[in-house]
Amino acid sequence: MSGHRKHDTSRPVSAGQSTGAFITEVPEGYRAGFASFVGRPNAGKSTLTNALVGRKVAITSNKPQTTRHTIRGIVHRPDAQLVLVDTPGLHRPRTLLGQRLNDLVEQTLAEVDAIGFCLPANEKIGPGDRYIAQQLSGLGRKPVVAVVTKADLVSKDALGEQLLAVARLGEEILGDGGWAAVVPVSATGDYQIEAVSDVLVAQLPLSPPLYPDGELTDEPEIKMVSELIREAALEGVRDELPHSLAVVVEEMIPREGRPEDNPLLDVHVNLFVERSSQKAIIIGKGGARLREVGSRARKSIEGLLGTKIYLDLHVKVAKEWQRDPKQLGRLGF
Ligand SMILES: Nc1nc2c(ncn2[C@@H]2O[C@H](COP(=O)(O)OP(=O)(O)OP(=O)(O)O)[C@@H](O)[C@H]2O)c(=O)[nH]1
Repeated sequence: MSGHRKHDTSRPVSAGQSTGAFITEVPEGYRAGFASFVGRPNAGKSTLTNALVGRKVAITSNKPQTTRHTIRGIVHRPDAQLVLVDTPGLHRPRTLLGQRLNDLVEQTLAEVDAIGFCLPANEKIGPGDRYIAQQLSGLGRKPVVAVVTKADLVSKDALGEQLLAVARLGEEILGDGGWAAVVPVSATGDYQIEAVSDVLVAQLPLSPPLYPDGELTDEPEIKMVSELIREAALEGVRDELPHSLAVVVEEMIPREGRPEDNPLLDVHVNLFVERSSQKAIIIGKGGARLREVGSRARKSIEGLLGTKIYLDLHVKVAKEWQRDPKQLGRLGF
C-alpha cells in the first residue's frame, strides 16, 4: 500500500490541473480515485477486478484466500480513472497471518474513496457477510456499493430475492439508506461490468487522472511474477496448501553476454511451505510436478514480461511460518 499512499497524498485538488507530463486536458466532470473490493473469500473479487481492468492482474483460483497481496488494476474511461485496490478476504482472524491480513484490509479501506462489497448471488448471506458489513459500518460515511457477484449462477427470481436481501442487510447494519447502490454482476458472463464501474466512479472525487493513460497496474513486476508462480504451484493441489505457500522472488537479473535482440532474464525463486510433506507435494515424484509448475509459470511470465526467462525454483520448509512474526517479516508480510 505504500505506492497507494504515495499517489493518494499527491492527488491533485481540482480537475484540469496538471500533475505531471502525462496530463494534457481532461473533460469537465472527470473523476479519478481509488476503490476496493471486499467480501468473503471466494466471493469473486479478483475475477471482477480482472474483468473491469480487462487484463489479468490478480490471480484467481477456486480455492479461498489466494490473493495475499494488495494488487491494483486501473480502469481507464473517457470520463474517469478508477484505480482498483484488490484486498485479501476480510474474515475472523485465526492466525497471526489472518490478523495481519485483516489489518492490511482495514488500512486499505480507510484510504480508498469507495468500497465494493461483493456478495455471491448463489450463497445465502451468512455470518461472514454480516461480520464484514459491521466492519464497513465502522468506517464512517464511506460509500459502500453492494455488488451481487456470480449472477449467472442463479435464476432471475433467485437473483431478485438476493438483491432484496442484500439491500435489507445494508439498511439493517448501515442504517440511513444503506448501501450507495446494489448492483448484480457476472464477471465471467460479461454482464453488468460497466454498471459496476459506473456506480464506483460516481463515488470518486473530481480529479485529473492519477496515472498515465494505458497503464493497467503499477504493481512492481516482481510481485506479479511471484503471483504467477504461486498460481502455477497451486494448480491441482490439495486444499490446505494455499495457506501454507509463500513465494519469494529472490532476484531477476539479465543474463550477461546475451545478444541485445535476444535477452534472457535469470529469475531465482524460493517457494516456502510449512511442512516437509507439503514440500513433497509441490515437488512431486522425481521432481516431475515442480518441472510442470516451472514450465507453466515460465510461459505466463514470458507472456507478461515479453522476454525469455530462465526460471530457477527452490522449495524450502519454513516451519509454522504463518504463526511466526520473524518469518512473516522475512517473507514480506
Ligand atoms: N460462474 C461464475 N463464477 C465466478 C464469477 N466470478 C468469480 N467466479 C469464480 O469464483 C471463484 C472465486 O473467484 P475469485 O475472483 O478468485 O474470488 P476472490 O473473492 O478474489 O477470492 P479470494 O482471493 O479467496 O478472496 C473462482 O473459481 C472464479 O472463477 C462469476 O461471475 N460467475
